[in-house]
Amino acid sequence: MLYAQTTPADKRRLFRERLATGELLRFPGAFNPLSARLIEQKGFEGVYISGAVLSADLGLPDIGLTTLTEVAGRAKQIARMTELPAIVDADTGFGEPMNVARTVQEMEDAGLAGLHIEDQVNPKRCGHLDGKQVVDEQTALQRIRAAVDARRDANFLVMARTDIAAVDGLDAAVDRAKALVDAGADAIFPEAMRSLAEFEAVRKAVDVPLLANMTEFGKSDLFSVDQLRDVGMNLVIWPVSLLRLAMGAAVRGLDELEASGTLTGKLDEMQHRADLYELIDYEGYNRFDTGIFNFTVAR
Ligand SMILES: C[C@](O)(C(=O)O)[C@H](CC(=O)O)C(=O)O
Ligand SMILES: [Mg+2]
Repeated sequence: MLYAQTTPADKRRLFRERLATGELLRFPGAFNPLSARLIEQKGFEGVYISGAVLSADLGLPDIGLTTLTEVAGRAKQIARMTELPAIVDADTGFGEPMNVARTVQEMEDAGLAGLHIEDQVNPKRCGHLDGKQVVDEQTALQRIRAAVDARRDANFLVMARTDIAAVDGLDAAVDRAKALVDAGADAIFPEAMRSLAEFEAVRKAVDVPLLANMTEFGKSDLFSVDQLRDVGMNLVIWPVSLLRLAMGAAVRGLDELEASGTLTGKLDEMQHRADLYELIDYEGYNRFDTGIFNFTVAR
């Protein structure tokens, strides 16, 4: 009933313990609090909260228009619905290093297990689009130092994302990854890697956990969990995939409704009312008040 039983501090501790094993942890992106529950129910290890999804959800492009308050608020709503650790995309940190520091504390308070801060120039853009710009190394490191110094829970994961590969090449990405680790980053997100060999090159350069971004229609081929495990990745995200799947289904459903005037033919593709109620633990509320779940749902 209501929110997760695991406290944010415990989620962070358990997440750190799991990461320390070196295994590959799978974090599909939740597009709302309910889908975070689904990710947990299906047996994944964590939940990713995507900036691209949060902005798209508001009907906005992913160019740094969302505010810290909006992102932290939505991330909190998502994180509290699952026992799993949730990592949030904090874009460029919402400002200067002092703002990055505040972002970290807000995300801790919102119950997140960690965040990533990227080295793009603001206004940022999707890491898989052309025309990105990155900040100089000094600025990138300042952001990470500010983030690390600001956290109050040592288990809160500060991940540094670097977008430099698409701008200055793989060697620059390897150099920057090393510098970001020296500045205190707990993990590295090398963005827009084009091949497994590129992931491997970053793997050889640093010892901290590495994240692979399997976003569709981008610059990376869509590698499988097994392939990413083989090259030593520790986290994998499918940041926008559930939103893309849901929106794809919505498009097809609306087309059918518009054409035929009924959705009878789409019932098999819908989440059944009974499954929805199970996911939100409708019955659990009955333990509080026996009048709440006193009906049956026909399958
Ligand atoms: C991971 C990412 O930062 C996100 O916001 O989810 C995006 C995903 C996308 O736009 O496909 C990214 O920049 O890769
Ligand atoms: Mg993003």
